[in-house]
Amino acid sequence: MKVTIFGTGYVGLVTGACLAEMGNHVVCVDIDEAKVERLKQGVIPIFEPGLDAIVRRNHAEGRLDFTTDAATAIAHGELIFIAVGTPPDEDGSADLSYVLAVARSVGQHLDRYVVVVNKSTVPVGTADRVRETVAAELAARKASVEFDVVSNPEFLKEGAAVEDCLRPDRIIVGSSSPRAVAVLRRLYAPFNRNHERLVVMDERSAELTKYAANAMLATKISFMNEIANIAERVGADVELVRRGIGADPRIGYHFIYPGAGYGGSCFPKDVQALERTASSHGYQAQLLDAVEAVNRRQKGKLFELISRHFGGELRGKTIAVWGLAFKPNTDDMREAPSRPLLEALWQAGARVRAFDPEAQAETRRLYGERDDLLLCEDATTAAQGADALVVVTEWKAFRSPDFVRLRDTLAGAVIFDGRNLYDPAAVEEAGLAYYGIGRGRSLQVTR
Ligand SMILES: NC(=O)c1ccc[n+]([C@@H]2O[C@H](COP(=O)([O-])OP(=O)(O)OC[C@H]3O[C@@H](n4cnc5c(N)ncnc54)[C@H](O)[C@@H]3O)[C@@H](O)[C@H]2O)c1
Ligand SMILES: O=c1ccn([C@@H]2O[C@H](COP(=O)(O)OP(=O)(O)O[C@H]3O[C@H](CO)[C@@H](O)[C@H](O)[C@H]3O)[C@@H](O)[C@H]2O)c(=O)[nH]1
Repeated sequence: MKVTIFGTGYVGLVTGACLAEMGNHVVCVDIDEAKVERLKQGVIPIFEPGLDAIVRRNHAEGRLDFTTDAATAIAHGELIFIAVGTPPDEDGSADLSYVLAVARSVGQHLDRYVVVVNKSTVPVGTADRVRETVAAELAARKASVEFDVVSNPEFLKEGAAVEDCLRPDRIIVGSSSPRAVAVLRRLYAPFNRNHERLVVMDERSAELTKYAANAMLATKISFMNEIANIAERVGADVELVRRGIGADPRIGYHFIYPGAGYGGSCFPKDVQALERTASSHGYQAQLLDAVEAVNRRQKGKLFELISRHFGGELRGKTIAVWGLAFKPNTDDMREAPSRPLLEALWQAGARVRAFDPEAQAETRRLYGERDDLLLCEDATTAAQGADALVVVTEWKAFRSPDFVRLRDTLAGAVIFDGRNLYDPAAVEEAGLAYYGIGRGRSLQVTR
């Protein structure tokens, strides 16, 4: 089929490449000229496992093209996807200006039936606003063209985006138009061969499904961080508790890892946007408020542990930081827990030696050159001569260090394990003090 996609970010580019991989002819359009130029030359703007190969192959084989020309792109597709950003507004609600700009563009150029498919994460009622915006532009040029607007939220995770896109758990299709649903069914048939993955519903329910999924996952994480903070105080180990509750299939093992707080471009903004939607309808979403508050506090947790260990005096100390990206397998640092940590360390007068396998260029872009930040070529170099080591992101390469060697590499003998990767006994056997998240011992050591 012929597909047009507005936006070449995580969602647009991955969706475009995966749809091209299935034999569709895809044109991706973006307003960022430099990005489009680089994509045409096969330079992928983000680190996402497996993406390079499918973008390059499909581009070379003529099934995936890039442009900044909205009119040409709209002339191409039977389906027009909207996959542009919906960043938080000042008050936390979703900023729809990019989505509505695309809707206006569609209305200005449309000349035949198309299905406009919204993949961006948008508040309930946005499909109606997109429909009205396209219709208003058509009316302004006295054009009579039929079209449908479908809500088709995206659930991919960064770091596993291609895999998630090629093998979705479910495909939510929010539409009251049988004609549009039939078009989506045809497009998604190759992803839907062995199991029925399409869940068809009305537009509003589809829009809310996306927020509900993210809010549920964020709730699980904040819940576990809350339990971790209780475990720490009562001398229990949250890692044992996690395994103990995860074994119950009604709870499950997924998304119950305590840590340094959830980050990324989605959970923080989507929990907030859902709260705003609720309050604008006269409902105070108390649970969501708490999920956010617990997360905000958790993002200060590592600094709190470090500061307490050093008796509140960090001036002149050097802290090694392993992991800067908000999660492994990405170079994305949006809302990453590493950021409030770095900033608090600097504020307290500490210097940072950091290593991340992919996010160092992004760190440099965000913070520039500064005396109190040294980006190192590998994990061992980052640890060299530091007063403490903090693990913030659970990259595989950080999972099994040689603790004895690490003790000799570090100047100070202490590890702050923000992802509970290590066995505290193994760390302590090597002569290093260990602090984790909710591992009882954290408090015992500091007493
Ligand atoms: N990142 C994720 O993991 C993820 C997953 C699921 C859903 N989402 C949602 O999908 C949407 C897109 O997220 P993203 O992370 O891909 O965003 P992104 O910021 O990575 O990319 C958005 C792209 O849209 C482009 N753009 C803006 N206005 C445009 C216009 N008028 N025409 C063409 N291009 C335009 C920007 O230049 C940018 O390249 C958001 O609503 C987000 O919440 C994101
Ligand atoms: O048990 C867990 C699981 C995750 N996290 C943290 O939660 C954040 C988000 O992680 P993850 O969900 O894996 O990454 P995202 O790429 O942000 O994906 C989420 O946000 C996307 C955008 O809406 C959705 O499409 C995905 O389904 C949803 O998982 C990261 O900081 C993780 O470190 C934890 O602290 N504990």
